[in-house]
Amino acid sequence: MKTYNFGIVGLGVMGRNLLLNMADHGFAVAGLDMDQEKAGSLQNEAQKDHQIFATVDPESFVKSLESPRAIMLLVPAGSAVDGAIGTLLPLLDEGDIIIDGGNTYFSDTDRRYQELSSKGIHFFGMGISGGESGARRGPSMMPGGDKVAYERLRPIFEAIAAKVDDAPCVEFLGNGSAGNYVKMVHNGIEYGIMQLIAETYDIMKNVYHLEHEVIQESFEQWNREELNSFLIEITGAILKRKEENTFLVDLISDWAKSKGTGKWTSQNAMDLQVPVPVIDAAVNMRDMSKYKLERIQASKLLTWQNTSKVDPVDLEHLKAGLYFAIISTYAQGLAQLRIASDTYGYGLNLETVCKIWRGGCIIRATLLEDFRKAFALQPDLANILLDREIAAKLNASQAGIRSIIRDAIQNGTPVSAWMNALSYFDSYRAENLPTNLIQAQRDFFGAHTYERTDKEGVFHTRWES
Ligand SMILES: NC(=O)C1=CN([C@@H]2O[C@H](COP(=O)(O)OP(=O)(O)OC[C@H]3O[C@@H](n4cnc5c(N)ncnc54)[C@H](OP(=O)(O)O)[C@@H]3O)[C@@H](O)[C@H]2O)C=CC1
Ligand SMILES: O=C(CO)[C@H](O)[C@H](O)COP(=O)(O)O
Repeated sequence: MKTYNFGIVGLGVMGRNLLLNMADHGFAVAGLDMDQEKAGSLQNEAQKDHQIFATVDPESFVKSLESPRAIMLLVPAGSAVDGAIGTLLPLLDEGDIIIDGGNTYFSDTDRRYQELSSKGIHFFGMGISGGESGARRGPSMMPGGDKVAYERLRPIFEAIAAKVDDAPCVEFLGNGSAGNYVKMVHNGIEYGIMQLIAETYDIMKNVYHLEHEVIQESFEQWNREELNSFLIEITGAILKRKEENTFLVDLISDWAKSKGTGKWTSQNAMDLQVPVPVIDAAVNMRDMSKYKLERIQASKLLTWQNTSKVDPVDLEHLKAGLYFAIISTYAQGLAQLRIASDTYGYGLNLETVCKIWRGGCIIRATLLEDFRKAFALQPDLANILLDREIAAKLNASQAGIRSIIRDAIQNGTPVSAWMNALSYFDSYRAENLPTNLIQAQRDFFGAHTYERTDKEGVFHTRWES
């Protein structure tokens, strides 16, 4: 009987494309889905030289795999993962490997690792990014946890990963749930950059009243320059698409869904006490977008008449402002990874993280090579804003962000991600913050005590006496 090198459970967007990618690279791959149509259509899609087997029967799926078996789950995060593990477990042998390739919450991975390792099954989480086309042609993959199991499968993952300068965009990242955690923060950064780009589009359209074609061409042009990145590239392509005589983007409703990874990033950043204000703003704005009916009501009641004239925009300023804001967003996400690594004992190397994010993933960008170099030179860098070269880029581009935000505010256009990108920079570079007053207030109403700048110790004042 023919045996297969690798198994994938869940033949939806990611599973189907990753399986075909593996088959393109000469691996024999078996797929399992609960839906006969998905299994059948995959079998039909196989090219002549592909070695593919797709089924809805868990038993024949498991039996088709060479031992020790390697099975990746690409099912929705949460109960579907537990359901798939529950189906497979009675059919597996000690030494088999299960990989969760989905957007799983990191602590679920820690729990599943404990449960499965006690049964002799290797288990690790590996975030995957790149969407449908990345999975098919070369994703970025973020494995962590069981290094022995990962090493056994490394040749398969390196073969199918995106490549930058011949280096595969997959590398073992660290202990425990490191792989899922890094993917979660990747998605938080993704949320932040998407919101910044959406606000930029709004600024161009509604603050400076630029023609749609000028906006579209600007994104295309910026993608050829220092802003080069996947999200800028697809924005140029999206803005080009017409349906009959109308730009498709103008026909799309303004409320956006989300699956939770951005919110998890913000929630966990709060737990770790790491400020990630652009990511928070992006989550807030997706939430705000859902209040459509209230927003329609409020638009009539809460008004602002802009009486001052906005000067024509300098597109170089706008580009510099967006560049500044995007760097600020990466800085926040990478700072969160640094603290999470210490807190959870992941042992992350941020140079490696930046290296495997340079290709294949949704937040790939030319800038990531700058960040990689910064961490290569200073592995303990607390924040990329403290790197001299990155600081110089920000210092040089901040005039742009300040003037654009001023115009947007004057116009009444909401730009919370842009504002938070700047405010992060201004607060991070502030030697003194007004938090001394907060210390005093806490002590006033709650006798919480305070520390002083002129002497050591903990103090309390009877403020009302
Ligand atoms: N789409 C994307 O761009 C990306 C997605 N991800 C993550 O990858 C994971 C998969 O996402 P995606 O491919 O988009 O999801 P899809 O919904 O497209 O596919 C999931 C598939 O899994 C099947 N399934 C669910 N439970 C089981 C089970 N117990 N046994 C066998 N098959 C099962 C579903 O079948 P049915 O439909 O019949 O229920 C469906 O075919 C998620 O965690 C997602 O967050 C990560 C990166 C990018
Ligand atoms: O992981 C991804 C990209 O990296 C997925 O596309 C994810 O679904 C995006 O998050 P959301 O659905 O919340 O926008």
